[in-house]
Amino acid sequence: MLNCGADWLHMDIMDGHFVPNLTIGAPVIESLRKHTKAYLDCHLMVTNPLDYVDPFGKAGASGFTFHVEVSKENWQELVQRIKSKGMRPGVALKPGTPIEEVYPLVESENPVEMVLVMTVEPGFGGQKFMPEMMDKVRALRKKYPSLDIEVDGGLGPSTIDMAASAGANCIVAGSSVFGAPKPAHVISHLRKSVEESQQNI
Ligand SMILES: O=C(CO)[C@H](O)[C@H](O)COP(=O)(O)O
Repeated sequence: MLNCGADWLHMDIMDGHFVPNLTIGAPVIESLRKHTKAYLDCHLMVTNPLDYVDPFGKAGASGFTFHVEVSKENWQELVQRIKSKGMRPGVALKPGTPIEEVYPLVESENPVEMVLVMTVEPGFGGQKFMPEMMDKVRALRKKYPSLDIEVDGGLGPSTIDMAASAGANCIVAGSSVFGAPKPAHVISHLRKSVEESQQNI
């Protein structure tokens, strides 16, 4: 996908507990890192993200995004540990979680550097985009003009304009890209929509 124009590789880490699905862990990141210098954007859909910080740092992850729902007690320690391992901290929230829950993490003296707004229930690819999540993106963009705002779930040519015009600037796309006969065309469409919207915001 990097050859098709993608900027990052998004890695979905699922523990079979926080979400009802199990995917990859640090060993896969470590193997991948041997073959690429690409930004590995790791989304930790796990119940105990703190346990994963050291292994992911050692494996060569670039970004480490944890879920706010499981980090209410220890997000400050998490952010500090993620940064100390040379990774970029992000926070994600599920569709049912109010956007206000991430504000303290963005406004902290030691802040997260990206907010990932889930636009499907985490756990599986190929689900339908939830347009009602765009209120969260709009609220974030209004409050934090230069924050990286990522959206994940059901993004593709038919939904990108909603996300881009709301203010999302990091787009995760699975099915729409991997299932396309010409992935490069889809990536270019997504990028163009974000770039055009940024000029209008
Ligand atoms: O995190 C995810 C699910 O938890 C996936 O990254 C996301 O759903 C992207 O897949 P698709 O573009 O097919 O919706």
